[in-house]
Amino acid sequence: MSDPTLLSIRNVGKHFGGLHVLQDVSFEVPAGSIYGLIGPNGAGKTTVFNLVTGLLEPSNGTIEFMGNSLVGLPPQRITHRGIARTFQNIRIFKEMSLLENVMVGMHDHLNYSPAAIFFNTGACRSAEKRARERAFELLSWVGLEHKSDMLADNLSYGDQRKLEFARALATEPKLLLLDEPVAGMNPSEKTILMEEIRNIRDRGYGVFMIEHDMRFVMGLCDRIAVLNFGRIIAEGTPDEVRNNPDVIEAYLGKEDEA
Ligand SMILES: Nc1ncnc2c1ncn2[C@@H]1O[C@H](COP(=O)(O)OP(=O)(O)OP(=O)(O)O)[C@@H](O)[C@H]1O
Repeated sequence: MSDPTLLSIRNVGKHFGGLHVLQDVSFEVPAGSIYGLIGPNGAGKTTVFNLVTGLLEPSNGTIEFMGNSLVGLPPQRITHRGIARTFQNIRIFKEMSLLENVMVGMHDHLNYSPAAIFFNTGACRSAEKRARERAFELLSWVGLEHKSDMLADNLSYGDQRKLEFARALATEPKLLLLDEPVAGMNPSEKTILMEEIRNIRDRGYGVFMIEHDMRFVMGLCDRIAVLNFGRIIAEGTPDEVRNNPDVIEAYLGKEDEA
């Protein structure tokens, strides 16, 4: 039996004035899978992420998460529904420890009152303890638990990206959106991250990523959609996409020449 759909994008269009950035885009991200969105620069990938996370609204079409429409919801409500994202440009608090960075990602989910915080009640202390333990666990999922007390500013670029994943996971999402997760990583960091993302999927999360590194995408994703000039030109398993003549011409052909 195939997995149920987590995210469903149907006939989505987006235009900015007369510029049609996306046209008739449809695809589905199944639960428990790693899904890739690829395409040449300017194809519209980031716009898709911005539509899913509520930074933009589609001009037409539907976007549903677990059967409910996301269109018109502000980003914070979409996070609460269970979608978290990382950004192409890393956004972490460099003057905070790794543990604190992850705990900041949780704060919406810690529901103790300002009075409880002020009086430092037992309930507040045990919530804080649980949060620390969870933050430590999430850091261990990306291999950073041994650096939990280090300042984020002292991390390598690759580790800063991983810290962003842990912080995104701190919102307890069902779907994790990764924007170019291996940008700036060296080959061995990429290999390790591939395994860590597989483990995250195997823990029951859906993963939806934009990535330019073909070897990484083809080796990791269960399915891939290919955007070109705002339209989906192919969708399928890595093998199906790799052998699709339109993809070879529009994207991989250029990559090979390069
Ligand atoms: N707010 C906006 N107003 C006008 N045009 C926009 C806006 N946002 C994006 N675009 C245009 O939409 C097109 C798609 O951009 P987008 O960033 O989604 O592509 P991308 O596939 O993510 O590219 P890259 O791989 O380079 O990050 C581009 O031509 C871009 O200039």
